[in-house]
Amino acid sequence: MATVGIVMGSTSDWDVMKEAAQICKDFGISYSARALSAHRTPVELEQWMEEMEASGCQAFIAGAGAAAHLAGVVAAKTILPTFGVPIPSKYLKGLDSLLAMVQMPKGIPVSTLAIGEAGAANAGLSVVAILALHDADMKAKLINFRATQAEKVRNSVLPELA
Ligand SMILES: Nc1c(C(=O)O)ncn1[C@@H]1O[C@H](COP(=O)(O)O)[C@@H](O)[C@H]1O
Repeated sequence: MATVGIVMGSTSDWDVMKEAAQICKDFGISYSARALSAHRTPVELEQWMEEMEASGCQAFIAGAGAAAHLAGVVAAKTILPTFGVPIPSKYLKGLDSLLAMVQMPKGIPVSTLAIGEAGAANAGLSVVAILALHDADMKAKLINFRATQAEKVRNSVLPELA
């Protein structure tokens, strides 16, 4: 059983999407990560989603590049919260991915994050925030994460001018 389903259109997306997996790992949230495509493997995508839902998955994170329909298709097949991560693409640098993902028709939301690694990490943190609503331990971990992050900024020092 995995709490979060992380899916990406290709193994080439893993370098970005591993940031979402890392957040899950850091917060002790079980996840299952797969490369499956709405375009190239539509049947397997559906099967995997059914297995995930049957085993208690609570949210999906979908990353895809270019004609990034994957997240929209995932959102269409589930009522679980679905987060989209636009992957930087070769020619249009991920603007294509972002627009394909964010411009969903009313009624089937993909909560779309920023292009690239920050978006993937923030997708993970969005799932953490949802789980923290009903899990005091998770809430404490998230508060601690924010405090540690703030402390790093407070202690950061800018370089002197030459
Ligand atoms: N956008 C999609 C989908 C989909 O939306 O179903 N499937 C693969 N892809 C994307 O194609 C890009 C290039 O893939 P390859 O590197 O495998 O050629 C990847 O960023 C992937 O997410």
